[in-house]
Amino acid sequence: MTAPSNSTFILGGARSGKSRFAENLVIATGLDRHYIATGRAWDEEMQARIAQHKVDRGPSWTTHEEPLDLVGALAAIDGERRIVLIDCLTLWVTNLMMEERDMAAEFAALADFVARAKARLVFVSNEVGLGIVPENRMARDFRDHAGRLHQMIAAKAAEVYFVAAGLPLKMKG
Ligand SMILES: Nc1nc2c(ncn2[C@@H]2O[C@H](COP(=O)(O)OP(=O)(O)OP(=O)(O)O)[C@@H](O)[C@H]2O)c(=O)[nH]1
Repeated sequence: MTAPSNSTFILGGARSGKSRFAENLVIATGLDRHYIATGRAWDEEMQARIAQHKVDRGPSWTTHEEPLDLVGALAAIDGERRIVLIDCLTLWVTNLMMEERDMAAEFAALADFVARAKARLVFVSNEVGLGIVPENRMARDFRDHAGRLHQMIAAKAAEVYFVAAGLPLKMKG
């Protein structure tokens, strides 16, 4: 296993409070803050939700929207005194699957970037592996991809948290 980078990984369920926890952690560092959103607004409710997220974050954040080329987006803003919140990995996995990308190659490129990033990175993701085995093949593949990526990012991270019911549990670091 490679040495931990200066990245943080925050995992949790839907509406667990993981994004708020991640944002507060970023703000507390006092570093120049960037937000990479991997989510796409696929309906009006999601558009309104995203607009509200932007208002809640406020003007002190620089927002980047990148559903596929996460490593490219990270490389474009990498630098000392910066912190980047990536929200979230499972949406990135979904987008890659929809485009039939080579998942192993995409994950390896991200792991490679994490190991050499100058900026501090804070990854947020949904833990989707705690339920029963899904009946459909695509959902099973999604669960497997997400689980593999999570293990990879957790192995590289200096700190890992699991958030449930608004409460963070530190698992590493
Ligand atoms: N495109 C885009 N998406 C955003 C932006 N801000 C937030 N999002 C997306 O909104 C998602 C989080 O929204 P929610 O569904 O409200 O939160 P949640 O992750 O279920 O809930 P928590 O666990 O409480 O954080 C993130 O995964 C982002 O991808 C933005 O500025 N642009």
